[in-house]
Amino acid sequence: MKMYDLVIRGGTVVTASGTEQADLAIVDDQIVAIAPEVSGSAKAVIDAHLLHLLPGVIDAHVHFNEPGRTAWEGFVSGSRALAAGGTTTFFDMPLNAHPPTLDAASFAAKLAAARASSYVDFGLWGGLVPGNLQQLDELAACGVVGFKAFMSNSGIDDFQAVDDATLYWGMERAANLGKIVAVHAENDQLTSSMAQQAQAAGRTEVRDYLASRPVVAELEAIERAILFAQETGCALHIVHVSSGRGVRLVAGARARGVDVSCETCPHYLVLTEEDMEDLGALAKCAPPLRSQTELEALWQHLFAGTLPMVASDHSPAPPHMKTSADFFQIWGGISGCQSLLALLLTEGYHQRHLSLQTIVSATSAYVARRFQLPARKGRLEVGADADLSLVALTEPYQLQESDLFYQHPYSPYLGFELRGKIVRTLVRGRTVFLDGEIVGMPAGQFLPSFPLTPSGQVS
Ligand SMILES: NC(=O)N[C@H]1NC(=O)NC1=O
Ligand SMILES: [Zn+2]
Ligand SMILES: [Zn+2]
Repeated sequence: MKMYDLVIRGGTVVTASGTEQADLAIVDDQIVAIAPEVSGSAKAVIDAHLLHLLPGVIDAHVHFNEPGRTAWEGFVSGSRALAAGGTTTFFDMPLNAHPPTLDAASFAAKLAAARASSYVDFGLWGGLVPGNLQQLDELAACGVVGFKAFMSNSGIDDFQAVDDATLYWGMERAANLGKIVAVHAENDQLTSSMAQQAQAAGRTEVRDYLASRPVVAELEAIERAILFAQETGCALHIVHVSSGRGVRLVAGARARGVDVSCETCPHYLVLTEEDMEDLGALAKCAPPLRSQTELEALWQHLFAGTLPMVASDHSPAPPHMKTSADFFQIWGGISGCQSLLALLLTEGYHQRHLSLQTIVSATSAYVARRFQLPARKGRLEVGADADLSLVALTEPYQLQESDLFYQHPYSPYLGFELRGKIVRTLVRGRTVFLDGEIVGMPAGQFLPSFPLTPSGQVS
């Protein structure tokens, strides 16, 4: 008779291809059976009859600030928040920690901190900035996901925006290394000049900030990055696209054969510029929140499959940086990684009838493929890692400050009526979150990324 470590009985198993009611059996780290009825004995059983089993979210875009700025957020608080939100793997960005991840030494410091403290598995982005082209090879050898560059001011002095030559040369090198380049795409000239002009005239309200970062700044930077990627043969990922037209540029280039993808974030799907006016600092981000029209366009692209990925861009800061009479001075970044899946279930599945398959693809299956994670990640299948969340899909609740695991428990979504409660999260078969509490000790593993193909091309 088979002996399992854990059998999760009777849940609705959701994969990128469909849903079925099934038992799911786990031995060690792995899923070893998914079937209508799994027989055999189990050391532990979970009754999941009223629950959905979703693949753990892979959040490709968070800023956890450790080492160096752990008071903003660290791997303990950040990964706890992820676990509570149904996320089992994250990729940490190379900036907002100090030192930023720009060479092998800073990579080693970040890796040590994450290994010591993360409750969930993780990959690490390296940075591309003026002056570190010579370090891209050593970062690739460390196993970074890829190289992240800012085309506009990052808001942090130790991570400079790329000039065009650095971006172009960086992409040439990345293409050789089989690495993807991710860009924050906003035209720096436009956004900086508009911000300076507004501030010089004493126009420092939310509306003035919004006006200083128009959609055209995003569109121009996306076009330029795509052109460079096409020319260099580099794989390109545009982070946090905020506009329908931005997604259309990416989808059009992909249709022409350019190896380019993009993500949006929950805040661009559920909040508008009016919300930024109402919520103030909590909702400040860059690119900024947009109109209802853009928000609707993003949803349409999600439905159509032309917007393949959603990531949180969780970018926290301490309270004193979220307070100023001058809105331009306030830290730009939204704390949202804990709410990513719940918002997609609430606003996507329940409100708009977006399929669970699309949600699962955008938050795990596609992410794993695009960033070439090992085949055991991003799938609820036999042989895959048992990374999953158990969700009470219809259970309504109101998001409270006391629910948040962030270092600084603020969120633009407090008071939101959510549906789709994450009841339990497992990472490689171990429960890390259960009924509102974190369980166990940090045991997250690093997922090094080494390209399978020199081009890094993924379908
Ligand atoms: N530095 C940093 O995290 N910036 C992020 N915050 C934000 O709102 N957009 C970003 O790129
Ligand atoms: Zn950004
Ligand atoms: Zn970011």
